[in-house]
Amino acid sequence: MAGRLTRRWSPSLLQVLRFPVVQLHMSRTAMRASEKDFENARNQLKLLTKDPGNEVKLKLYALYKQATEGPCNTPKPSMLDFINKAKWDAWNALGSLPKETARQNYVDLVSSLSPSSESSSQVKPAAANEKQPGSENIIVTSQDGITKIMFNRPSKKNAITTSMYKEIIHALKAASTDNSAITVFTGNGDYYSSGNDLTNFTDVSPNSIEETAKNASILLREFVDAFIDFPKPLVAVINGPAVGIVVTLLGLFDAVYASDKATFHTPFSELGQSPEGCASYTFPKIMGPAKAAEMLIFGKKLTAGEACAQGLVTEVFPESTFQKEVWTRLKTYAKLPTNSLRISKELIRSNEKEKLHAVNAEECTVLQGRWLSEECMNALMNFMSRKSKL
Ligand SMILES: CCCCCCCCCCC/C=C/C(=O)SCCNC(=O)CCNC(=O)[C@H](O)C(C)(C)COP(=O)(O)OP(=O)(O)OC[C@H]1O[C@@H](n2cnc3c(N)ncnc32)[C@H](O)[C@@H]1OP(=O)(O)O
Repeated sequence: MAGRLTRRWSPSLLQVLRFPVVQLHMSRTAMRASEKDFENARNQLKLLTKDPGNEVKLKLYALYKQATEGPCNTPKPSMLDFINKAKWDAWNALGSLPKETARQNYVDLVSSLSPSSESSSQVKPAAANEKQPGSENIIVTSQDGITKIMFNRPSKKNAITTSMYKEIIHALKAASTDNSAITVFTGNGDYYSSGNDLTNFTDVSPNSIEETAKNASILLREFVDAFIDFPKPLVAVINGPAVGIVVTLLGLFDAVYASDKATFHTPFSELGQSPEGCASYTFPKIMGPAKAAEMLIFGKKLTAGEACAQGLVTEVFPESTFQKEVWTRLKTYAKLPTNSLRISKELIRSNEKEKLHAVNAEECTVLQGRWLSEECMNALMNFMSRKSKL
């Protein structure tokens, strides 16, 4: 690939090396619901002609309370006070979900209920004045209590483009309030994902290098935040090799099932970059500092068996039975009581959330500097001009 990239990019190679960041046009606020959106959603709700059912009504109640009052702060009603107990449980299950996320989820949920909207298992269309990102590179489906988010660029080893980052943020927000019990990431084709699409680093205007690095850092932070805050069990079905950011994120997943043909590789130093996805914190906790350093600093590639021995992977399956065994198991898990699943996840993860957000912010700031560094530029040049691959 390196040779091919060099040939294709050679006219702009110098520019790429001087400006190794992509232009981003999305502002951080674009993904956040405003007070006005929230108010509109409340009004839209009153116009609904069809009863959305108790489960959805409870979700709406909980999100509304979380968005307006923050985490549940009232005494638990008695067991016999069924209605108020159900409402309290729904609100309490949102744990420390930030107010603005609750507001966004409320708006998304109401929008999914309006007659003109798509089903909650689809990536929702963008607002009329917002360019809708192409959705074929991420396929979102919902079935058997499982929302599946699939990387779908097999011809490019499922490398993640800028628009895919945005689509995934959107898909996670929708999945957090849909009817599914668990959410699963997987890849189409022979790779899980080859990580950040290296062509994200091209087409940068010379005048906007610092601003684009800043915007990239903001997008990355928002992307990783969406994983930190995701309230339901998050599972990765690793169907093949995984590289870069899709590996680091695994520390934020609740279960990771891998085919025995999967590998795990974080070549950040080779690329003149540094870890993201909170791996600088989660990996040493998961596998100990020495093994984490070998992966994150020296770029050692792990087999699925090694990653399992280090605690990054939950279980490895033979490729021949991988899909059947994993999906059978996940369908069984998805039948467990939804609120209980959420609450248990909340108990396991909530103490860490504040720390994870701080780590994410720090990693993004450091990466922003890396993208502007001579080392990153040189590493990119070396990578693109050498014949060998990772
Ligand atoms: C500043 C940008 C802002 C964006 C928004 C925020 C971004 C945040 C970024 C956070 C930091 C992330 C870090 C990472 O993820 S680091 C990891 C990056 N990934 C790589 O370095 C992998 C590069 N790819 C390879 O080494 C090989 O392709 C690979 C070993 C994966 C497979 O080799 P193989 O021989 O089996 O296949 P090919 O090389 O022929 O690949 C087939 C085609 O796929 C294209 N391809 C594959 N991976 C990538 C990639 N990561 N980016 C772009 N394109 C990729 C490859 O070019 C081939 O395409 P063609 O058939 O058209 O030549």
